[in-house]
Amino acid sequence: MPTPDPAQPWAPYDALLLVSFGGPEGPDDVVPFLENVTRGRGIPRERLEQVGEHYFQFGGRSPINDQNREFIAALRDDLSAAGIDVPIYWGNRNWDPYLADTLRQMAADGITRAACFVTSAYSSYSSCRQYRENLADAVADVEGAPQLDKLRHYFNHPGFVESVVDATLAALADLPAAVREGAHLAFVTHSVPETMDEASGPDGGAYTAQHLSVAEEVVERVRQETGRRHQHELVFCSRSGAPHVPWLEPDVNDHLRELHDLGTSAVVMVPIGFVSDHMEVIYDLDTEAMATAEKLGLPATRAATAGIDPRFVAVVRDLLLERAAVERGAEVSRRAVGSMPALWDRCPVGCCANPRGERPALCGS
Ligand SMILES: CC1=C(CCC(=O)O)c2cc3nc(cc4[nH]c(cc5[nH]c(cc1n2)c(C)c5CCC(=O)O)c(CCC(=O)O)c4C)C(CCC(=O)O)=C3C
Ligand SMILES: [Fe+2]
Repeated sequence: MPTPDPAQPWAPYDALLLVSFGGPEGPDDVVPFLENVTRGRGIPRERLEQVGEHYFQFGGRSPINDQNREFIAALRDDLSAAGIDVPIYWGNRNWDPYLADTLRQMAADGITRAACFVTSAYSSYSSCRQYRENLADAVADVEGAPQLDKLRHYFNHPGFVESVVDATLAALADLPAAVREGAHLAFVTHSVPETMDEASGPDGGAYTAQHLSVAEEVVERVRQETGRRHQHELVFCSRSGAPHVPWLEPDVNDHLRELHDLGTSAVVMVPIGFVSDHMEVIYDLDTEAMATAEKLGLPATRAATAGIDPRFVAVVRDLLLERAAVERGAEVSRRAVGSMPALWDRCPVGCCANPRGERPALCGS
């Protein structure tokens, strides 16, 4: 493996590492995968059986690993079209290819320093620090592991927001004209315990605040395009954990029932909490929430996730070159849209505290 050429715009990096959640690839994988996900979480057995059922409804295979393979292929095309010659590696939290195995391969290939792109856009323990802990565990396990830098949060990067705006416009266009004007936008994300939101970011409440800033920006851009400012709300899916523990609400299904009772003409669900159409989207939204809307007689469509939208794929290139310049001590202008500035490169001390106590985490200040 050639040593990184300091003159290259991506120096000091000699690789990119895509970090993701992982998912089962067949029926035999489902239970071991769920055991990985919930290790030490005290998730009730019946919840695991329920979630396992969701996977078996789709043949025991989550789409998430295939979506990451597609994303890597699109990213490879994007980087080579830009003349950026860095290998792309992929490691998961909960399934093969596991992070430690991938780091072992990177070390064997002589990789010295990699930029990490996590397929999770927002700040919270589950969506950020837990990945940083996974990276720390993997580095601790691997002799000669490369130095890893996590690329900044990209929920307010124009490449992500613009793909969400166009997906929302397309989903609105899919509604019958008669109900489109009054359609309500339901911005959906993964519910987390209220305490996890309160502990998110350096000052708390970052998880909901970041989602709200994306939702507001999308609503405004849709208004600029259509002349309509649609009613909207941030709602949640995939709540888990013990029933007595308060998690962020309203659940998307409860919200659909409320919209129906208010006489809302239609709803567009915009899954801003996820970057690809994985199980939380194809089951919780496309199956469960759509069935609720159907039962209510409420016209509903679902906006696509960013997936391999070229503008979203280009976010990785933009953040790689931005961070490389920062690490070389160069001045950078960081692209961000909406009410929040571009976020930090290194997570501040205490950010997104682990509810189960402090553990080693990489890529912090
Ligand atoms: C914030 C967040 C994201 C978004 C950010 C990110 O992308 O990381 C996310 C993504 C995902 N969550 C996923 C699956 C699961 N999440 C679970 C459980 C949990 N998720 C949580 C939070 C999040 N989860 C939390 C607080 C729990 C409770 C247990 C705990 O405290 O950790 C469980 C256990 C069963 C259950 O209780 O639901 C499963 C199976 C999959 C894979 C889907 C596929 O296979 O296609 C993906 C992408
Ligand atoms: Fe989850």
